[in-house]
Amino acid sequence: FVQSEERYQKLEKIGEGTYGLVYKAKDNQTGEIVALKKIRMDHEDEGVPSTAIREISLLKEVQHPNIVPLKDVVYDESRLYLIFDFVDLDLKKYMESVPQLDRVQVKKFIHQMLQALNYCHQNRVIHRDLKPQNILVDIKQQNTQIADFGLARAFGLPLKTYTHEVITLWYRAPEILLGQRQYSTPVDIWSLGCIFAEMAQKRPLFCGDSEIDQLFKIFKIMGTPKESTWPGVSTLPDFKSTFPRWPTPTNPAATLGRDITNLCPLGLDLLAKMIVYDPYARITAEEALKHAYFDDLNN
Ligand SMILES: NS(=O)(=O)c1cc(-c2nc3ccccc3s2)cs1
Repeated sequence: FVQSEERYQKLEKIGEGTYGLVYKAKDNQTGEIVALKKIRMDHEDEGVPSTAIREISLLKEVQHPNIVPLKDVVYDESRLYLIFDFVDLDLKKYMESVPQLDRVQVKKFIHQMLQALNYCHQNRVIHRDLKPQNILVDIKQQNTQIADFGLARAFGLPLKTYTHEVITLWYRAPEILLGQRQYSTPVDIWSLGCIFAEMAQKRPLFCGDSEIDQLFKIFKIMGTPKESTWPGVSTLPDFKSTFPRWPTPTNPAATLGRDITNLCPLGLDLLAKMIVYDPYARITAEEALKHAYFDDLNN
């Protein structure tokens, strides 16, 4: 294949992703505009592990209208480049650019993202680091697409980006924060629940600035988890019996509703089923798509 340097002409830097810089680039072979993600491997000299290459190559098969197509994986001079379709902006910037997302838009976007999650989870692909920065918005089509599915499994989840930028913990599921290593698809539902609340309210649901602060921000609203609300929680590696004991809300939907006034009762009911401690009790993408909240979606 043509060397990545000649084939893709960088136009501008569009972001600093978890694994490396993201550029807007032009594919000199097709003339298309793409997003070029440079993946920095911590041991540059050792090259990219073949497991990562295989994992990533599998992701080229993942095709769904609400997932950013991975067009190409280019590996040269021990540098890995992921080439995606270009989409005009990410959800973080979109939310910053509008005074308020209207209720129909929030419903459409969440429905689209649940379809993407359902598709990936059925193919046993977990995102692990869902956040507004890796959800892209095509404004004209009013369509969202999730980027970076599966990268966390291939490259791991660092604490800092390669430029030592702090990785946001606001969307991280409690089982990951409590050190569970075999976490699974429910982690993405928790993240999407946090994004759902943020789209409705224009304010992050749990905005911690460290792992313990993130945990305690969740505990203050959802109560400190205990065996009766989350069987097995007390055996998780980072669970401490010395955690302060905040009370468990009797009606989580009402508790969440106190902060999220721009979500209808059905929306709050769905949100409360996504923000559930026990991963086994948390609603799945498949179940969420059947929730009455989506009944009046005309599509
Ligand atoms: N940060 S931003 O200005 O909203 C912006 C982000 C992007 C894109 N980021 C990604 C990430 C991954 C795949 C495609 C794109 S397209 C284009 S503009």
